[in-house]
Amino acid sequence: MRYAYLGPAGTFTEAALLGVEGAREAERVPVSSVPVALAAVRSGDVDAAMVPIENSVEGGVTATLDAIATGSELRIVREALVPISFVLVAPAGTALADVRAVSTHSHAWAQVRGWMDQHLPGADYVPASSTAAAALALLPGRDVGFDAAVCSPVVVEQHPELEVLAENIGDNQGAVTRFVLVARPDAPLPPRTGADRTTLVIPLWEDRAGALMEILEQFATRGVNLSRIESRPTGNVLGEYFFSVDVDGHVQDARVADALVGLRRVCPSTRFLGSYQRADRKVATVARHHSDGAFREAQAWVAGLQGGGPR
Ligand SMILES: O=C(O)C(=O)C[C@]1(C(=O)O)C=C[C@@H](O)C=C1
Repeated sequence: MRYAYLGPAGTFTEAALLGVEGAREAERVPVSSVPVALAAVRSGDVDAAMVPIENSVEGGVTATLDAIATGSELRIVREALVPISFVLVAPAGTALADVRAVSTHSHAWAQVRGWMDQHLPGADYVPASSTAAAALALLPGRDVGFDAAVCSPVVVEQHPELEVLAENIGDNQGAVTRFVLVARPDAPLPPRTGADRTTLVIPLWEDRAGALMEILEQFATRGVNLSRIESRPTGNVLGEYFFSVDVDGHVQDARVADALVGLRRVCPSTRFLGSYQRADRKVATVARHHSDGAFREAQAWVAGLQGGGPR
């Protein structure tokens, strides 16, 4: 197996990938961005890519939501949760008072803003393609326009030349990022476990009153809970949006399958991005009348009526 991930080594994305069994022994290809990682899957250069999809502070990772919603189809086959803890690093000998500019990934910056305002209020922010890319740019011999970087503590274990100026600088202790492993659409459907998630892309089919309500109704009437819904611009015309949605359940659950049938009628260009086990193993609560058995019994009853059999 060959896996792409947002590199270089030491990113949170790499930590998510290393949690996949077999990934330590597999070939891991660090790339410079989420779209590049997904393009490598589409071209067949790698078998799958690990990408961030949801961040506890910034919400949905728009680079991922947009790149999987458009272009040729992809499938999410697995998710991973990574606890996020940040350190501030700098070349050995740097004092906190010397820091004028700090680099990191934009999502990491969003998660340490409070700490920065308090401890380095005048510091400039220099965007980087990842947290590890920012830190490695500080290694001896490179000349960059910043003095410190925000990254994972793992980077310092791998590069003791860097010094930790401050630990645990995240504004939200307990921050978590959700990552997904994305493969091509012919990847086998992960088995149903009872603690599953399904990810969908639903273009707003018609711009009219009640269109969103009609979409949501498909889930509500089948007892399908939504765990995330975000609207994103399609990028084509101003005002044209799609919804990126996560629901509790697997496409092999009757209630989810029935909701998809309804959704496809209401919105024919709905895109299925995959059903996969939840990393937190949280089992969905399903009322009796939304269970597989209730759907089976009701469908058999209607089939009987259509066949003119006993009522
Ligand atoms: O830069 C990294 O280390 C990443 O893996 C990316 C990323 C993200 O996109 O949210 C992942 C987790 C952290 O929240 C910060 C950055």
